[in-house]
Amino acid sequence: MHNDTERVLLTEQEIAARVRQLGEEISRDYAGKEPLVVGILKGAVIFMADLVRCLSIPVRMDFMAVSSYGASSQSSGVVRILKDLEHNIGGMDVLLVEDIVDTGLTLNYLRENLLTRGPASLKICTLLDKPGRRRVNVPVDYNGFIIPDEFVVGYGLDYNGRYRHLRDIMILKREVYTAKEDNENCPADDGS
Ligand SMILES: O=P(O)(O)OC[C@H]1O[C@H](OP(=O)(O)OP(=O)(O)O)[C@H](O)[C@@H]1O
Ligand SMILES: Oc1ncnc2cn[nH]c12
Ligand SMILES: [Mg+2]
Repeated sequence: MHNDTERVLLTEQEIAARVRQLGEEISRDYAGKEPLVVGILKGAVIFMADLVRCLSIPVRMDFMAVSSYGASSQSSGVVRILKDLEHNIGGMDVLLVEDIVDTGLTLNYLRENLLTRGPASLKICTLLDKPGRRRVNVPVDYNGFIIPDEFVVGYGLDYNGRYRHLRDIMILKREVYTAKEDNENCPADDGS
């Protein structure tokens, strides 16, 4: 087990079983349609790759990049679009795919931004949901797992760009992110 992680929260087998269930549910709801599945880079990439291959309907795919965590374990509260969609989503059925909803700031910003573009429908699918940390409520239509207030990595989720490759979703040791962030937050030693 990675020595920066405390324990496994969800094994790859548990994740795969749930992703199949979500795929069946989404396929039923979108029967006869060809939605645009929008993955939110980078964290949702692995989940989206598995989810779309569990669907029994045709889909188009696009990606957006936004960032609010950067190298921290805390949302900055400021969401920035780093890469926008290539599709004009006017009149399209859009399914936003995320890896995790935590404070809700990212998805709330994205949902409001995309609704201004006139989609025929807009639904949200997230693999993980941390309700305990919500700062703004966002309607989630497909929810993989409700998880406790712990910082998790793996299956696309990162801390400071690391651990996305892990096959399980694991809880990161607090000392990994408190040590890094304390060092960064300590006042610069200007020798005065
Ligand atoms: O509900 P929130 O508090 O907004 O947190 C959720 C968002 O934060 C993470 O992305 P991040 O900004 O770290 O970028 P990444 O996907 O590239 O890791 C995660 O992938 C979600 O997109
Ligand atoms: O637990 C978590 N792991 C990785 N990224 C994020 C963002 N919000 N919450 C997270
Ligand atoms: Mg993300």
